[in-house]
Amino acid sequence: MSTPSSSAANGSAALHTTARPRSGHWTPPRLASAASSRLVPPPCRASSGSPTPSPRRRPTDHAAVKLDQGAAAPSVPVIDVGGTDHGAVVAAVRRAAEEWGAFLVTGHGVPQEVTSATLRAARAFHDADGGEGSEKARLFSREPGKSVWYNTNFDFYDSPVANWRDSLYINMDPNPPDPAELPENCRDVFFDYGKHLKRLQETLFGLLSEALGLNQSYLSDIGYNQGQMVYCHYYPPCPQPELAIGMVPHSDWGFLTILLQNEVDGLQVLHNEEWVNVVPIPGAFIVNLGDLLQMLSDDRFKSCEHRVLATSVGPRVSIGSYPTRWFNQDLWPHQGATVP
Ligand SMILES: O=C(O)CCC(=O)C(=O)O
Ligand SMILES: [Fe+2]
Repeated sequence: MSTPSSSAANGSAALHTTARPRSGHWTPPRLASAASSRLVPPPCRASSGSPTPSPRRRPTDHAAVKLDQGAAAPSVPVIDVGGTDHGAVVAAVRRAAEEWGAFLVTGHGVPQEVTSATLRAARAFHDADGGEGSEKARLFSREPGKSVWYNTNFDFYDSPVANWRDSLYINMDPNPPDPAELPENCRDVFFDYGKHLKRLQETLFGLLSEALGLNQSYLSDIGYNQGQMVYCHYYPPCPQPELAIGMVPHSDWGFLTILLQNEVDGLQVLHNEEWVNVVPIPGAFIVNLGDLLQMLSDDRFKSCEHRVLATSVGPRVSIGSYPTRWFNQDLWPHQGATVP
């Protein structure tokens, strides 16, 4: 059984694992380790101060990697999911899922005004002050399981290397938060974004079902497309990037994560044992397949290992959305999944 890593990459704990899933019966992870609740909040915002080295904070190999890989580096596949040749789109998804476990999506139908407004709102929330009486102070928590929460340096006291990142989490579905719980500038924008992302998720589940040789509605019919968590990460410019990391290497627990990001580099995926930059394409989404899809496909599709480097430029803003239905049920590899 895969167990949640205590050094999970993300403040939403237990959503990520560095372990590969094994085929066979799997028990859903539990939310929220209580251990984190004893921590006292450090100063708001990762950007305050610098990642001063200490015996607990050693630079590691992941911090030493450069973003500049040159033109010859392989690149993450880009798939126009609105393409008219449906068979070709399914084949491209199958290839990307098998070889990379990640791909960029264009032609997705989410309006550019929606993606821009969402990135703008997320950035404005994070750019704002975190002092007493602020939205950040109201939402700060190290206890995942709330509808909306914010944290900074979530594993500040445990991690061997500083995670140079602040994050806002919103549990959108099945129990959407009261709009008043969200930061004021994010309310309408995020509910609208969540709806668009649900539709894109549905499209991707259809393509992935077909890519597995299953009926197009298979993954949605069995309910894997339900539930939705949206998070907004903010990676401020880091004065000493060689001493920090944006997000440690990990794979995502769930079926898939759909990521929107601004124009700042930093995300890398592991491909053939090499870290490859995901070069941002304005308006495109990045799709990372997760451990459960790897397991469901009997290891045919890859759960993609990825990480985010800390950089001296920024801020980098990314917004992820993923289905959460799998928290509540036992899952096993689908015997009928046959990749043609
Ligand atoms: O910020 C990113 O691009 C990646 C975020 C991520 O991998 C995660 O939240 O699991
Ligand atoms: Fe991730």
